[in-house]
Amino acid sequence: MIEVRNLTKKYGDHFAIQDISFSLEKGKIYGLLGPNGAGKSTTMNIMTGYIAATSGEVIIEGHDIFKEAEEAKKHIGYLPEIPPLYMDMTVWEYLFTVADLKGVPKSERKSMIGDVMEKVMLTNMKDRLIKNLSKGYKQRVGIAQTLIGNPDIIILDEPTVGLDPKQIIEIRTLIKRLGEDHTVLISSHILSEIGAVCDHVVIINKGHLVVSDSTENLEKLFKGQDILCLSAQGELEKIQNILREFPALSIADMKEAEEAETYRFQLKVQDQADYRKQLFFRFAEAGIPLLEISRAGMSLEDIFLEITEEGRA
Ligand SMILES: Nc1ncnc2c1ncn2[C@@H]1O[C@H](COP(=O)(O)OP(=O)(O)OP(=O)(O)O)[C@@H](O)[C@H]1O
Repeated sequence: MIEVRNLTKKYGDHFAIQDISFSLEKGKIYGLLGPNGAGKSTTMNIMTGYIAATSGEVIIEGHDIFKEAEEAKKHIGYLPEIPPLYMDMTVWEYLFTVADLKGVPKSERKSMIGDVMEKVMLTNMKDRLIKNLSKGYKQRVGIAQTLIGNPDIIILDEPTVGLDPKQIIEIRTLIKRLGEDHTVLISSHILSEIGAVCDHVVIINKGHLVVSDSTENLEKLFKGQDILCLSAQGELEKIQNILREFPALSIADMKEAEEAETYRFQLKVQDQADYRKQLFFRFAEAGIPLLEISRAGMSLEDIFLEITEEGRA
């Protein structure tokens, strides 16, 4: 349905994105995830024909977004990072203008706008000036304009940014509902957002694609990687030597605690075994008190940090 092939965008000598490929299938909700500056907006702006790529292709329902822009654009509704709203219009006037610009036949405009407002729960705001709406409602108007013309694919760039927690939940619920009738692509730099809403995650970092997989697979893939938190009081070298005796444990992080000679470790457990007892007895034998030892599974948040910080998949 949408194929992104070897997309590259260069600004001067700087690659905003490099050789990105992924595809979107019908009827799923996709999350484009990456830290600030990763290249999410650039990717979306190219996919929707707002800016040209340096090289690569975007094929939407068989149409190249650059070579057959008009045909390709009919299939997509796009909400850029900064919503293109006319603040001095009412909700109704604005959606009417969008319908006009998108070439919706006059006879269909009224009912289409009515349906869209119903879908995003804006009907009771229809005569309100956009500038007088709350941020959450403004965002709904932004989403409403993507739905005019009933495109198959809805692309939303950071749709919950700047909203309060209640508005975030409302917009997420709305996105889920849109996923029933449309293929949806949303971008975010917050993993929990994507985990809560999306079936599939595409992660980019520093302009490169790192992972494209189902949310479920990603969780499974990293499930084996348990984390063990351990605080020990003693000589650092001795503590590290003991930890080295356990080949399945690797040190992911180490911090010196405020208390003298106390070190807090985060250990990655490679084989899913529970090493707490063995560690307890081994440290006791060495006369090094353990002040804390606990297990924690890897959350999607940890996976994201690991992938984006270390560039590993
Ligand atoms: N018009 C431009 N001119 C020069 N560099 C640009 C331009 N637009 C984007 N970039 C650079 O390209 C890279 C990717 O930017 P992009 O806005 O796509 O990232 P992003 O993942 O959307 O980040 P954010 O969440 O902060 O919007 C960044 O290094 C950015 O500075």
